[in-house]
Amino acid sequence: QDRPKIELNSVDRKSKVIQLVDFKQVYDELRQDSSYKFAGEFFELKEVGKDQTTEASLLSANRGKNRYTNILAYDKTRVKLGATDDDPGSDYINANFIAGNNSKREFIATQGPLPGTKEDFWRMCWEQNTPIIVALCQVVERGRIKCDHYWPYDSDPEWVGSDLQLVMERESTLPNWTERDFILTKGETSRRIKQYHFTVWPDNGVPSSLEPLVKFVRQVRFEMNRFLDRGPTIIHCSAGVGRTGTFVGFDRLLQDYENKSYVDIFGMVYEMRMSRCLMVQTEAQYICLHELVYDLQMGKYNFDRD
Ligand SMILES: CCc1ccc(NS(=O)(=O)O)cc1
Repeated sequence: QDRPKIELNSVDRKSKVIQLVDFKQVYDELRQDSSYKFAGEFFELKEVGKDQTTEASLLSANRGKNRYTNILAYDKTRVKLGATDDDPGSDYINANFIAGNNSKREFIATQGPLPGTKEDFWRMCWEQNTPIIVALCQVVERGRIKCDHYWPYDSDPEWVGSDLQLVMERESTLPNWTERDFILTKGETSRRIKQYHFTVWPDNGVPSSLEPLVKFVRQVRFEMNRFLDRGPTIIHCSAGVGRTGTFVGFDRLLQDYENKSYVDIFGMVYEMRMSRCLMVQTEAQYICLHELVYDLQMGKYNFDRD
């Protein structure tokens, strides 16, 4: 009688495992009646993580460092910059560590840098030994500035802080994304950083076709797997939650599809939202994660062609 009583009928509120053999049926059920069940499931995620503190984000010294007043960084998972003694809030950047399939800090999700946080962004790149930056928004979208142009326009070296020099060595524009190679130098040490900039993803939405995004995510994963000895991959969009969370979801699901017999999309988004607010911001993005697995099940993508 002293053993813990197992709640046989307890419902695990944090996951909804779907066996891949059942996925088409489950997906069709969720989509019925104008995706009524998708809406209900997405609503269950609404408050997840929101009881956590964001005190650093709210410090008066840091308020100007947040692009959006309602997108703040949870204290528990925030990335801390090396503080400078005399500046309160000098360790702050609106960025959180996000788990991937391979480590608890595989990614850093952050907002699109502001003019006033561009140097903090590159300091974070250096301090975290980041090899890859994934940019998922354009500098201007529908006439609104969504992200600072935080990288050089040409190959002239730029100072991005008192002791960091940045050079763009290469820029290659493809139909759906641009690749840029940077060299970031501090003193006598230089590091290569590659930026993958996806340029066809509308804010608050999903790309018109998933195939370019699938190819993009696979290309980034291929490159990430070359730098397992380096630090987290930095991902940003404008707020660093909607498109950024969906990208992480794509990366994890493409691996899960190859390595597991099930997926747990609800549980994956739940876990992300415990680390950063609003990760996978819209219902359309949540449905898009399911559409990816459905398309994979239906054999829509022939990766051998890549
Ligand atoms: C209102 C704050 C906000 C702005 C933009 C986004 N979309 S994004 O996270 O995909 O950039 C999400 C939230």
